[in-house]
Amino acid sequence: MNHENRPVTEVAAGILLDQSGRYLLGQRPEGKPYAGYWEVPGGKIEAGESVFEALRRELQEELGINIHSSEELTVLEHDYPHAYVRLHVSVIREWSGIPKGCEGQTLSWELLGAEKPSVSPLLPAAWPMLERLRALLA
Ligand SMILES: Nc1nc2c([nH]c(=O)n2[C@H]2C[C@H](O)[C@@H](COP(=O)(O)OP(=O)(O)OP(=O)(O)O)O2)c(=O)[nH]1
Repeated sequence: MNHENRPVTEVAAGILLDQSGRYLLGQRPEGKPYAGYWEVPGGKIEAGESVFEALRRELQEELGINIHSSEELTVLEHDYPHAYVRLHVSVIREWSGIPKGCEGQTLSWELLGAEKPSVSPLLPAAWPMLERLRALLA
């Protein structure tokens, strides 16, 4: 994958994992690239922010929750037509509040043990994240 001369968009994605082995997906709202696709919550890291700070801000804005900690899972790169994206993926097990679609997005709790999510389509880069998560918890 060659991204020479293309700016890299740094993104923080947070997999919320609950105590019954479910994780959260959200559907991208209208007006964004890939509207209607399902993704792990998160967004672009702003200048000067750490991955955790970006996650804390994005999950507050998108889901109305306050995350307490996160564990780094993996870093993935994906070359989309609209952007070359580097995704810093974390697992979050501790938060306060109940996730809601604060930006009008639909949410779905998915069973990690299921063969595939009950919703589709997923953003292409979401698949390898879920594989890494299954490997971590296997
Ligand atoms: N949040 C998230 N983004 C993903 C995933 N997979 C994936 O390729 N991406 C890409 C899509 C976008 O190009 C980028 C995230 O940007 P975004 O548009 O959601 O970020 P944002 O909320 O900060 O956007 P905005 O303020 O510019 O509207 O990362 C994923 O699972 N979750």
